[in-house]
Amino acid sequence: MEKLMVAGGRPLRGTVQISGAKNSAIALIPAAILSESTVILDNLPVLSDVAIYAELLEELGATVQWNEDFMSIDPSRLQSKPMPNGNVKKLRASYYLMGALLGRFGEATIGLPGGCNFEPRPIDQHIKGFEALGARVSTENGALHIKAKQLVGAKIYLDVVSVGATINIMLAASRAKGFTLIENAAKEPEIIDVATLLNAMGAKIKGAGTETIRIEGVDSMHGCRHSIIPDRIQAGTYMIAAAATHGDVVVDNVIPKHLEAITAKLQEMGVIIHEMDESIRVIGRPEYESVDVKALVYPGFATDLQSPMASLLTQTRGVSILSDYVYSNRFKHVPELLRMGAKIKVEGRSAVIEGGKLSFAKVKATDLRAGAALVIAGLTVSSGITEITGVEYIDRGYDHLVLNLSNLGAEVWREQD
Ligand SMILES: CC(=O)N[C@H]1[C@@H](OP(=O)(O)OP(=O)(O)OC[C@H]2O[C@@H](n3ccc(=O)[nH]c3=O)[C@H](O)[C@@H]2O)O[C@H](CO)[C@@H](O)[C@@H]1O
Ligand SMILES: C=C(OP(=O)(O)O)C(=O)O
Repeated sequence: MEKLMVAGGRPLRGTVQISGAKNSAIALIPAAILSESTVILDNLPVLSDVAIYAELLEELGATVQWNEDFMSIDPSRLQSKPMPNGNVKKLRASYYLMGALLGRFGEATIGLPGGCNFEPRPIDQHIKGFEALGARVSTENGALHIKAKQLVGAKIYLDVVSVGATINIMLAASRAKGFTLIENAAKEPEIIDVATLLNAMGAKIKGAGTETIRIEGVDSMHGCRHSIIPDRIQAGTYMIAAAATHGDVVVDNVIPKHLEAITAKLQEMGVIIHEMDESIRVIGRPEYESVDVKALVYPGFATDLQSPMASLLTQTRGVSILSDYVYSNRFKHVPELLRMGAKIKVEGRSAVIEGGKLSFAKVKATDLRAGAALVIAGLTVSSGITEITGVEYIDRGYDHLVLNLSNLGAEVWREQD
């Protein structure tokens, strides 16, 4: 078993380059199979989710080449084979194969997704969307079988604002006959990124990034080259880590607009922030004010930064309330932070966090962002070594984490148990 070892107490200093966004990459890779010719994706993050997605496409018959610079996907020989188990269970975003295969072949059999299961994560809105487009959806041995003689555009109102359902419906509707309207759509930047790729492949999508998306279905799509947007969650995590260690870090290759919610909250705490065109400098202070944070859909404070933020809020002078309005039970990091001496009480969808010093401990990451929270907590502890297991979760979403933190002056390394 691999462990991440963190000897904290050093302020992070220097510049960190942010890679492409995980949540874009793992939607863009399946989106590529709507084309009949090669799609090239630049600025891909080096993550286990990306590697697993490449394998998934190969299992379906695509030719995939990936190096640190780009991924080339030739889906011309790809087929819609049933994929009830195996790699589909290893990541959440395997659900995008449903929309992509349905759009290209009118049929998909895909096992229910895996990924970080910090609470039940239903996909009823994805299914509602496929059915509205004319597909029949049934469950066969733990996999969804989705089939349509002809996908036909429809008006779809999402009951819940869902990133995954919005993208999955865009994928299928791009190849449907006629016009689709998605109302109450999610507005995350990753949705704009997917629509940009699909349009470059020949789709006709308007309104991505707003709550109303209009899609005119097309008969065929073609290859193109596309560069993935920077990862706002990795960027936000380094911003939080810089503040938590009272450091001075330039977070480079970002879109500052995507980071407005975290930037504003750090400023409210007393952190000094300088925004530049494609980078943000975060300068820590010796003491921080407590603040209340509400995780919401974009452009609100990202739920994926809620756990890392919990670690920073243990470093304030007062009591903060951190609430999650996207996932009401996303608090698996709390028991582990308690092992490190944090004073946190979970009440309903909120964590009440009292500032105080943390101490080193052996802790376990049970999901990706809980893992990031524990790394940040470990970085604040000035004596002893924090040992974090569950590294495989962290590898789902943080590109070159140990190298990046080491370059910023942290003492962090991996060890085999
Ligand atoms: C691969 C990917 O992009 N993952 C992100 C995506 O997950 P994902 O797309 O799975 O999350 P959603 O936006 O769909 O979920 C938002 C909320 O809607 C609920 N819901 C969702 C779909 C559905 O059919 N029914 C339903 O009730 C969920 O339980 C949750 O409470 O957005 C989340 C919210 O920003 C992020 O935490 C994840 O990092
Ligand atoms: C929850 C996350 O990812 P996924 O939806 O892929 O599990 C995340 O990135 O924090």
